[in-house]
Amino acid sequence: MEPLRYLTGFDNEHETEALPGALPLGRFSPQKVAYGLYAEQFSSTAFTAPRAHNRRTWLYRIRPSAQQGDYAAYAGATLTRTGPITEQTPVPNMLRWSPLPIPTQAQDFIDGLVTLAANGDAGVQVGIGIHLYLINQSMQDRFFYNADGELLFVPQQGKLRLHTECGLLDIGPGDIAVIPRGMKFRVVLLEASARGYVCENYGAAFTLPERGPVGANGYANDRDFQYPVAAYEDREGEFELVCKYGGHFFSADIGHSPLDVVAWTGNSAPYKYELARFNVINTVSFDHPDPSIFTVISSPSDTPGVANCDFVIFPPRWMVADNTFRPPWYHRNIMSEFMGLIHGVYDAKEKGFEPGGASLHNCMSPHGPEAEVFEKASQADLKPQRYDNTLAFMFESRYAITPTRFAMTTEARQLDYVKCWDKLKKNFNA
Ligand SMILES: O=C(O)Cc1cc(O)ccc1O
Ligand SMILES: [Fe+2]
Repeated sequence: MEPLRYLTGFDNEHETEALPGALPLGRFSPQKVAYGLYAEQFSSTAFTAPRAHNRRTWLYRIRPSAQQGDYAAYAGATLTRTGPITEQTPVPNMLRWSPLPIPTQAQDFIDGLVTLAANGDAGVQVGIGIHLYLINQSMQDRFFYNADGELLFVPQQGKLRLHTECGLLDIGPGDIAVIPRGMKFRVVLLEASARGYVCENYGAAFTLPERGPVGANGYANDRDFQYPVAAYEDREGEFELVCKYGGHFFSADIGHSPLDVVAWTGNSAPYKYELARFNVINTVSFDHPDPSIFTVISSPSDTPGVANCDFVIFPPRWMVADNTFRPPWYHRNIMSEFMGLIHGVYDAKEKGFEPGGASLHNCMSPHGPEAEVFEKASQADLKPQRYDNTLAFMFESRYAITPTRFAMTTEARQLDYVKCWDKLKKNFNA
């Protein structure tokens, strides 16, 4: 399969047309659009949001989005939840889950989204939902959009093609992709099945964090974010459009593919990023810096420096710190930390935290390396060491994260997780 072509540059004012001359020049809404297309503005921020934060895209499409049936309640997606989670009390316990298997019963992305936790309230555009997708079917004649937030995909197993209104993105383990709130898409499997994590961001759209004194380069570089070129479907039939709105799923009949955008211009569009391109910056002297140095993208809250959600990775890197306990320190954090593992082994947990698994350390819940890792790291010869075969990530949020009832009751939950710290010895020798 030919690799797809992409436009590059985070948050750029991109423009792309699948037919020559489809994109109006010099204005957005001419009296007649080329090829008999309809112009439609897709606004991802308030009209009056400051220029630096404003996101919108003009779509030139075969039919306007308004041409669809009425919504009725949708009966699938039985394990998807939306913040606030009320079916379960908040849980201060340290929690961990083994990987969930991909079921044998047929399920596509809409029905295969299992919510592990959420915080905030989608209705007031605060917080996140944390899901796993476990899928073995492509979406062919049905389409989805999420009015409750943008969707950050973190694939763990299996390649996917995201066919969106703006075009195609191919992603697999080691990549991430973000689809804006409200954008219609279908998820096509490029392998028999796929599993991954999704962070549903109810808050301000993910953006690149500041670099501060690091300067003009480093971390996630703007140029490495890839956007689709326009690619439209001109298909008619008895199709279904499903949406999640206010935490509920709805379905509407639609007589054509809504992925019928022939040209678009703007800065609100889906994008992908290869995590291997992250320029890792870390200490070359001593001590273990805060993991904020590994932030790829961040959804800010109204308080500067305090994120609605940071997406942080723990990628392959050199470790050179002198006279330092190199793994993460023991800590308690006002921010709540959900972690997943894409592949390999995470330095703080060599056992029990598996690819496809997850952990949750909520606001002020203590955690850190398991006993064996502490022993080893306290004795290690501190020569430069390459951390290979590792790719963990964290969704870190200022709001405490409530697990779903499913997350608390699934067999995949490791009820003995806290025992990983039992064998820490009393070494006090005053
Ligand atoms: O808890 C974790 O494993 C994530 C984490 C990693 C790190 O290097 C420092 C702090 C932190 O919360
Ligand atoms: Fe932590």
